[in-house]
Amino acid sequence: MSQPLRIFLTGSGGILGRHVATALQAHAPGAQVLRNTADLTDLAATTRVVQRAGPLDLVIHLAALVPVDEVCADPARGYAVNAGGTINLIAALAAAEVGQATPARLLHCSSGHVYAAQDRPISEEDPTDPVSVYGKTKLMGEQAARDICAQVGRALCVARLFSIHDPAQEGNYLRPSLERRLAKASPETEFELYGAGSLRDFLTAEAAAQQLVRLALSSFEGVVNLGSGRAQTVAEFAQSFAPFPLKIKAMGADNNLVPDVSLLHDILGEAND
Ligand SMILES: C[C@H]1O[C@H](OP(=O)(O)OP(=O)(O)OC[C@H]2O[C@@H](n3cnc4c(=O)[nH]c(N)nc43)[C@H](O)[C@@H]2O)[C@@H](O)[C@@H](O)C1=O
Repeated sequence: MSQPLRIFLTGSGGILGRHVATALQAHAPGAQVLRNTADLTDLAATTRVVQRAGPLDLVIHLAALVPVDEVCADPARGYAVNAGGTINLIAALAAAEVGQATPARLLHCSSGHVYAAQDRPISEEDPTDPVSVYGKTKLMGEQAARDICAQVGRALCVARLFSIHDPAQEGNYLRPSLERRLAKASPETEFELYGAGSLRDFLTAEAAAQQLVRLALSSFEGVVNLGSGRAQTVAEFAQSFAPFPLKIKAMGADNNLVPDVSLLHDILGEAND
């Protein structure tokens, strides 16, 4: 009888992490899921936790400093967690795997914010030129992961998530910010909205977690975009949560970040529309 799959999960306490843990139960029944408890910016602590986890088949790395605003407000911490934490995790894995025949596969969760904004769906070959400091920290994490994994022949899949939302999100994420403002808005008053015309691909965290887990359990190596394949403006997204037609007043500049998801569909065996 084959051994159960041993999966190490970082960021399991976050919104995406909770959905990923649930999706793993459905897609990898019988797998042993070991949750990271270390602060990834602390290499010694991370190494201890990874050593204690024992031999691993798959690592799903979600832990990151989010949302965009928080990283822009504290770039040092953003780089420490999103780039440094990724480097520490892979270094800890390498230290724990001494004598192990095959290094664990790594699913590294990145972001559509690593790309330059485009007025058409963005494919994995399109240039990276982050639209935010947050995107820069995620790009640095990806680049480090690629080089460090290549050195030991670790299978690496980089999943670039675009715009995820969830009813449990709090703080400065777009959805809770809109919900707070909409609770006080009235049909007569203008609703000021930054980036109202910006196109995004809005995916629920639950749907994103399903895609992530199916990708993690596949053998695909390289970079792949995640998304629904449907573009919506920030204004349309705001309207979808409003109980009345909004008088939206567009503020600031727009940028479009919409993924081409044909590679994802090919990997998951889904039809491209
Ligand atoms: C996967 C990906 O998911 C997220 O990326 P995103 O959806 O691009 O999120 P964003 O925060 O850049 O905003 C989207 C748009 O909405 C406009 N906007 C208006 N009013 C508010 C507002 O009140 N809050 C926010 N956050 N945005 C607002 C804002 O100007 C922009 O045009 C991140 O969690 C990121 O961590 C990540 O990796």
